[in-house]
Amino acid sequence: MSQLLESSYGKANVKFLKVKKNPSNPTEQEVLEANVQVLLRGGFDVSYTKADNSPIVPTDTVKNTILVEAKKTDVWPIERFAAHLAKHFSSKYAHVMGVEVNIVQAKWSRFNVNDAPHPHSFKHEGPETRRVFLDYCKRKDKLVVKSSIKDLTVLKSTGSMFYGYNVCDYTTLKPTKDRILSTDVDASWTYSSKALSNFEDVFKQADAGLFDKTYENARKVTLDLFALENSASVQATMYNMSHKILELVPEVENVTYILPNKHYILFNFEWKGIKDNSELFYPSPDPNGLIKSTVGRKESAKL
Ligand SMILES: O=c1[nH]c(=O)c2[nH]c(=O)[nH]c2[nH]1
Repeated sequence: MSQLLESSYGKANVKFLKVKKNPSNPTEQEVLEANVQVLLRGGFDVSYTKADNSPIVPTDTVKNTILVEAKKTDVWPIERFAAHLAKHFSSKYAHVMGVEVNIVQAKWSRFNVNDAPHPHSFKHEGPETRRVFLDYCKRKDKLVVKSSIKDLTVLKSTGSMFYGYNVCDYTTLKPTKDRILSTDVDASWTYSSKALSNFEDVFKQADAGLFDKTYENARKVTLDLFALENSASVQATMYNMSHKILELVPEVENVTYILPNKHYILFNFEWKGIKDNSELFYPSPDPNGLIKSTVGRKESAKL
């Protein structure tokens, strides 16, 4: 009568902070704080359909594995650790046919003391995170690696326009050549399967610095274009950002932005006899615009 169509299980919110000490100067350190989720797929159907627990690798074991492997192996960058975990679970258990790993890295930045970066003191940079989603399918031997920046909140007080849009009998919005633009950036980029065709490619590229370089490029492009462009719309600006990232990093196959348009609305003082209506805004918590796009390469330009 019924059949199991899809299933996966594992542990979520497995958190750790790892310290890396410079061997020649042990008080010079780096930290990585992570929130890890690992989900397993494969020969687990009987645990759902027949109450047979025998194939289940307990989620508690998944949690222990994440923490033991975080201690034993290099977790920098998070893409390397995601690949390490997926390789571990898919090779250790014959019946694990797929692994999905999500890692969220908190943003701890070294701060200056006496005009120099302190060797082991860090400032938490708010809700902004660096993330990786990795999915491995054993049957197809297919690896997907998608990295992202999330919750990078930005605002510009001028240099943003929105006019020339469709006007109909439902339109009340006034066109503007000067507005506030603010968003919580969610930018993600998927690496091409040619660049990362297996786990060894991920480990090699991690050593070569591809993941850190791409993250730095994506963050810089996002901030630079946000600030420098006289934005025609959220749509046009996010396309330009995506285009620039694709231009800078040949190993990236496509770039996705998900941007809320966090409206700040001019308060109308005309009723008070105040003519200059250009400085005082109120944040409109909802509704907000929500604009999404994925930009890829034209067939002829693929790596
Ligand atoms: O950049 C924008 N894109 C829109 O699609 C839109 N719609 C809207 O009301 N304001 C804006 N701004």
